Amino acid sequence: MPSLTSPGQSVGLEVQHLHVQYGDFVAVADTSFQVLPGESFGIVGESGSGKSTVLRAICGLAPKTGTVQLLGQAGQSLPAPGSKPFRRLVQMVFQDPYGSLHPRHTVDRILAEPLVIHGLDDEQARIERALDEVGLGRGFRFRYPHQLSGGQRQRIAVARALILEPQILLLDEPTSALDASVQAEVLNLLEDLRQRRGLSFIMVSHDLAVVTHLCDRLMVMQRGQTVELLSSGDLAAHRVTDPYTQNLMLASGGFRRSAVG
Ligand SMILES: Nc1ncnc2c1ncn2[C@@H]1O[C@H](COP(=O)(O)OP(=O)(O)OP(=O)(O)O)[C@@H](O)[C@H]1O
Repeated sequence: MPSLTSPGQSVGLEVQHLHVQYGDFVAVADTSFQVLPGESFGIVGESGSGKSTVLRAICGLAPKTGTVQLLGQAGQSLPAPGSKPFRRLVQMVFQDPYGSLHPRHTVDRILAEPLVIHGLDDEQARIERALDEVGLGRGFRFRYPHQLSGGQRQRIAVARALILEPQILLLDEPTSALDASVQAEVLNLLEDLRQRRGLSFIMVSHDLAVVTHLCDRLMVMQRGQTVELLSSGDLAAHRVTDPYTQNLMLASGGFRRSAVG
């Protein structure tokens, strides 16, 4: 199967003047940011601030105006947003692994489905490789979601995204439904995969410790607006200027980077 991009060629993303509106309600207002190839970018903010809507708009699941564009190396040809190759290159992992996996489908069928949609061959080898990559192994192939723990289910959700060989993962609160110890395991797996595959991440979380652990930079959102763009180093050193971000830090229990380390 041909790869969409050459190995080692990470892909980033640029969002410009993104605006999402439902009736009179503005969920995301004039939001712009760049995620460099191979970078891990976080979006934080209180509940309802528009974080998930940004991810949904990027992958075409929310009505938007503004532009979304992939960023690559000079001369690299990249698919247009909304096209089928774009939908393969940019994969989303949702918060609730139980809700996002079909309860009556085996892991094998869950992982085969995206391969069929995108017309990829070599199904068995790809499924086994994806299971190995998320640390589960082939023994999990014919199990059902209810036979898995929360952490194992989230690993299947990650495998389902990875099986299409994406370059960008959109992670919507990927560990918030998990116990603290399992949360750390899944975050470490994600970070390991990012480094090995040269992936770019956009991760939404209300947990500043989690975002700072995994992300290089982050955007703080409030009521659909961007409050500030920061590096994780700024956040860890409490170099934040906006009172809203300072309050988020307090709400995160004083914010301990070690909480997920
Ligand atoms: N399809 C929709 N129709 C109407 N309003 C919507 C729709 N989707 C989202 N919203 C509203 O947009 C706002 C932002 O929602 P969003 O899910 O992006 O917030 P969030 O920051 O991700 O919150 P949470 O952390 O609780 O998931 C919310 O007020 C939500 O009710």
